[in-house]
Amino acid sequence: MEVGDVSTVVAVDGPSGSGKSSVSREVARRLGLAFLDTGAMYRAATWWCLDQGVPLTDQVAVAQAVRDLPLVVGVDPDGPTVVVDGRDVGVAIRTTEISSRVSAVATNLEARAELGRRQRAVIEAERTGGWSDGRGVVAEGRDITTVVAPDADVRVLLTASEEARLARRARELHGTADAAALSATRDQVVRRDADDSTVVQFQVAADGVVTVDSSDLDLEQTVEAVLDVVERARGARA
Ligand SMILES: Nc1ncnc2c1ncn2[C@@H]1O[C@H](COP(=O)(O)OP(=O)(O)O)[C@@H](O)[C@H]1O
Ligand SMILES: Nc1ccn([C@H]2C[C@H](O)[C@@H](COP(=O)(O)OP(=O)(O)O)O2)c(=O)n1
Repeated sequence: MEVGDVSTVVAVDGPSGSGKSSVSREVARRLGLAFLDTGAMYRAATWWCLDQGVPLTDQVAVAQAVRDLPLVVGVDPDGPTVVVDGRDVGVAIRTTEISSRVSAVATNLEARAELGRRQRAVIEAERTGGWSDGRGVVAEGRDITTVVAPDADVRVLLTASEEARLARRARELHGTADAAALSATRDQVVRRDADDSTVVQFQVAADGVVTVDSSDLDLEQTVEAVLDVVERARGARA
């Protein structure tokens, strides 16, 4: 059998706090697949623009900065890395400042085209070789099932109620989901998704995309639900 015949590309999209990153990473780990966090690439691009003094309001300059972005992403699910111009920015891209400004890059269509090209290149490298030796990749974001890898073997839309997503993010960032923490988190979840939704559709499953609603599932149950979808798709291909 050719390597390509056993390769599996899993695409996962969904809104902020639905569990895309944690669930996709664990699914990749259990299946021995690479893990591609495409949101980290948008965050790295935003960090780079700020580092280079590129005003995020200048769409032409942002697009040029993203084309020049010296970005290397590591796809080992046990330790994914994001390196820009030789600097490990894995922590720096998770700050509230980046979270509150990343939509400026995510809504720039030329920046999307450039990052989409790079994401397709990583997926193709993992489908045929790369870190996973051709076993494949779990790629997660907002437009992976629809634009970046619409031909993925498995396509999942991971959803959760706004209430559940806000509470998860509040706990992650503030250690509690009390009223103050929920209100401090709202911009990062609700406003950002509203802004991002103007250029990419990730609230409703496209044709052929399986919806997994994690509102009433814990992390382990959500991982198992996605693994089930992968197993069913693999069974159908066999
Ligand atoms: N099904 C779930 N049940 C409870 N907590 C979850 C679940 N999925 C994710 N989480 C937690 O919610 C937070 C946000 O998850 P994350 O994977 O970053 O979401 P996303 O990538 O969709 O924004 C993390 O702290 C994660 O551990
Ligand atoms: N494929 C993708 C991935 C992320 N984005 C955008 C949407 C988000 O505002 C940023 C950051 O994505 P990320 O997945 O890290 O966001 P979360 O904090 O997990 O909600 O990038 C996108 O437009 N397309």
